[in-house]
Amino acid sequence: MILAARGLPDLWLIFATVIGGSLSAGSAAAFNMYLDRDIDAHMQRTENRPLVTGEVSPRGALTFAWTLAAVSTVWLWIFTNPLLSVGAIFFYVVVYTMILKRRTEQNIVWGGIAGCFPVLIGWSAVTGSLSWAPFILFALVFLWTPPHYWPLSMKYADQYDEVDVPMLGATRSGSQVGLQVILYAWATVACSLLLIPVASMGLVYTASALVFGGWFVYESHRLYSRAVQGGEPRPMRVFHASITYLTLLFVAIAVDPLLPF
Ligand SMILES: CC(C)=CCC/C(C)=C/CC/C(C)=C/COP(=O)(O)OP(=O)(O)O
Repeated sequence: MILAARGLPDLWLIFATVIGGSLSAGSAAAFNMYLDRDIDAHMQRTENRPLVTGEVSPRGALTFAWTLAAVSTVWLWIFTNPLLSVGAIFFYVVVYTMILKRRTEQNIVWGGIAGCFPVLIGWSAVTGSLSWAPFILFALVFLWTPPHYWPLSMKYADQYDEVDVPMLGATRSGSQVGLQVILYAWATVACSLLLIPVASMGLVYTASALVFGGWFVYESHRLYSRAVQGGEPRPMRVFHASITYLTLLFVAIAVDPLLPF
C-alpha cells in the first residue's frame, strides 16, 4: 500500500484493508481446517488444531468461516473492493483445498495463488486499479511459495505420506526437491529485481533484494548439496530463511518509497 501510494497512505485505509484482509484470510483458514479435519487429525503438525481436539465443532467452524467471509466481504465492500478477497477465499478453499491438495504434486504451486491475492488487495485499495508493479509482487509471492513450502513438507514427509497428501517435498527424493527449490529461489530473486525498473525502486530496495535474495538462494543451494551428499538436508533452514527473506523484502518495499534515494 505504501508503494502504491508512493508514501504513507491514509491510515484509516490501511486499517480498513488490514482488518478486512485478515477477516478474509481467517475465513479461508477456517474453511480449510473444516475440510481438512480428517487429515489434520493424523498429522502431528496439525493434531492440536481446534477441530481435531474437539474444542470447536465442525458445524461451529463452518458457521464461523461463513460469518467471517460475509463480514469481510461487506467490510471491504464498504471501504475498498471485495472482489479480490472473495477470489482469494475461493482459490484457497475450492481450487487448493477441495481440488488440488490431495490430487497433485503441483498442489502448492497453483494453490499458492491464494496467498498472492493480498498484494493486489492492498494495491487496488490505494489506487482503485492494478498495474504492472502489483502483478510483479503477485508473481514474487507465487514463485516464493514452492521453495517456502516444499522444505516444510520435506521435514514432515512421513506425516504427509501417512495421509496420502502428495506434497512434492514428501514424494520426491531430497536432491530432486532441492533442485526444484533452487530453481524457484533463483526465479523469485530474478522477479524481485524486475520491480526495480518497473516501480522505480531505490537503493534500499535494490540492496535488500540482492543481499537477502542472495542469502535465500545460498540456503537453497546448501539444502541441495546436503541432500546430494546424503547428509541430513536440514530443510527447516530454508523454510525459516524463506519467511525472513520475504518479510525483509516487504519491509524494504515499504521503506524504499519513503526515502529520497
Ligand atoms: C485474503 C486471503 C483470503 C488470503 C489467503 C491467504 C492464504 C490463506 C494462503 C494460503 C496458501 C496455502 C496454499 C497454504 C497451504 O495450506 P495447507 O492446507 O497445505 O496448510 P496446512 O496443512 O497447514 O493446513
